[in-house]
Amino acid sequence: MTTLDPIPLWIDGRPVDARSGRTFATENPATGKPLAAVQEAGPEDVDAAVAAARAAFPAWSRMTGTERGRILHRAAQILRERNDSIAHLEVLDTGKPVSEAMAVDVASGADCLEFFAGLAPAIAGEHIDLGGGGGGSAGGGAFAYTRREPLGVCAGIGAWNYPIQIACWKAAPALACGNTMVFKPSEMTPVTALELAKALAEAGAPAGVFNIVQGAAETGAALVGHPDVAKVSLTGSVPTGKRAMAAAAATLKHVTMELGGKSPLLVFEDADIENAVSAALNANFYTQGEICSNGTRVFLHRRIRDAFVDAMMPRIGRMRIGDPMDPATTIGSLISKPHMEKVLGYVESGIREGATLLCGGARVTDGACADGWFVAPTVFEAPDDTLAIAREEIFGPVMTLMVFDDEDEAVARANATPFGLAAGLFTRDLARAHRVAARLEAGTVWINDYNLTPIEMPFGGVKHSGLGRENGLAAIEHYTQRKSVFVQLGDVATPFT
Ligand SMILES: NC(=O)C1=CN([C@@H]2O[C@H](COP(=O)(O)OP(=O)(O)OC[C@H]3O[C@@H](n4cnc5c(N)ncnc54)[C@H](O)[C@@H]3O)[C@@H](O)[C@H]2O)C=CC1
Repeated sequence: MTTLDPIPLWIDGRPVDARSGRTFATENPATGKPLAAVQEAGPEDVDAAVAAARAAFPAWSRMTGTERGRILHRAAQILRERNDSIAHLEVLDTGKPVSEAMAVDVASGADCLEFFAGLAPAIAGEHIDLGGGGGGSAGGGAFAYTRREPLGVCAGIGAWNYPIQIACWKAAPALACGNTMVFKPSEMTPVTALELAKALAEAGAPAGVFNIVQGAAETGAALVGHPDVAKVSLTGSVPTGKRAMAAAAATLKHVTMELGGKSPLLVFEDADIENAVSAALNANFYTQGEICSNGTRVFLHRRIRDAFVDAMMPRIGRMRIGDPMDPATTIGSLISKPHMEKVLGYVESGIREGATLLCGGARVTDGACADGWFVAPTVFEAPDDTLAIAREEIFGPVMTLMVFDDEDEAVARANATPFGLAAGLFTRDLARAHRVAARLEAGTVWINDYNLTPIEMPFGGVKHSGLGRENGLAAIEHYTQRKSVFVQLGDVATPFT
């Protein structure tokens, strides 16, 4: 049994114990055993972290973008050098397969730091000519310019599925823009944010620029309600996002909300079936289905339904569910027992409401899975879109197939949801691909692929899946505010002679 050293808070450039005197335990979901004791931040700890971030803000925000970028770049390098050890910690904390964590989680975080490190020196305002001038010294004229200024202390609040990636996706743009941050990881996965804090400190980030408080909803709420926090960026479920946004309104904070989804994947009759199957598998079983943008509603054109299912089932049969630390494992453990029970509850409801179970549908307890929260990759075929498994976010390895007959019907059914995080479509018809992409109500649409989130591309939801965007140039909009400076070169015009 692996246990880790106690997890401290990180405030003002160093690890500290919580003033609250409280700790909580985090578990290794693959074994059901305790992994580490974690210091739990109370209101006084949140105050201390926000105060440290506030004290660090003036000097950090006055640095040039080039100077800030250099530090972020070094932090990215440090994360890459420690890829394997951080990936192992991530596997212990999340239960995801080590092959994924080694290839994606840390690298995506480092990519993000590099992207915003490069962008930092280019964050600039604009010059606006307001005419006039040219008439000698009395002719005057005016112009304006805008300054892109940081917001101040930003709060980052993370979900448990991609802990280090989420920490980086929030810290990198915030810090590049000259803000400072207090980050709260999910209470389910408190381990790896500390690795980002250490990397930033070693890279030269001054004390207080990036701080970590640990804890659950209460700690998150203390951050969201804090009068000295200017912005909240939260990744989590829709109900939590709504609560946090309502609380942030009391002090009129900026918000970015990256919330849940029930995204559609449309496979048209002219699709490349093998690639469509690959995408559907990625869109439902990567990270054992615990991905916000997953394409869990797979709409198949009636003519290719059989070919799709025939191509997919053997590939599901070859998936390896087991010890997440085994490089051959492709399906790891769900995050917790209650979450596994929730996923299995949806499986029961699917059967009860009349869906056909094509595979999976049960907990796995063989061999290395005995003490963890493993669920077999599950595929349902649903007779219509009214079933709970076709409407609600399950956040586990459960795919629901549905059949459609024409494009208008497919688009209407795809859009018939309060969520709008993502969507995908497979077709060889170029005109249809772009027509349908334009009609889908989603923050991201993948054509002939699924779930790729390169840092260069803005990511975020529409409708109840959130607001604001992470990544890409778009993120700069959400971590800066414009100041307009008007400059008069001539006399002041006034009726008050
Ligand atoms: N759109 C996106 O980018 C992503 C969205 N998600 C969504 O996250 C959810 C799964 O993650 P969970 O950690 O279970 O979500 P959650 O909503 O339970 O918690 C998210 C975070 O918010 C904190 N929190 C809870 N109540 C709070 C409050 N009142 N004020 C402030 N903070 C509070 C939690 O401690 C946690 O750190 C899914 O719905 C998933 O779709 C997950 C990953 C990416």
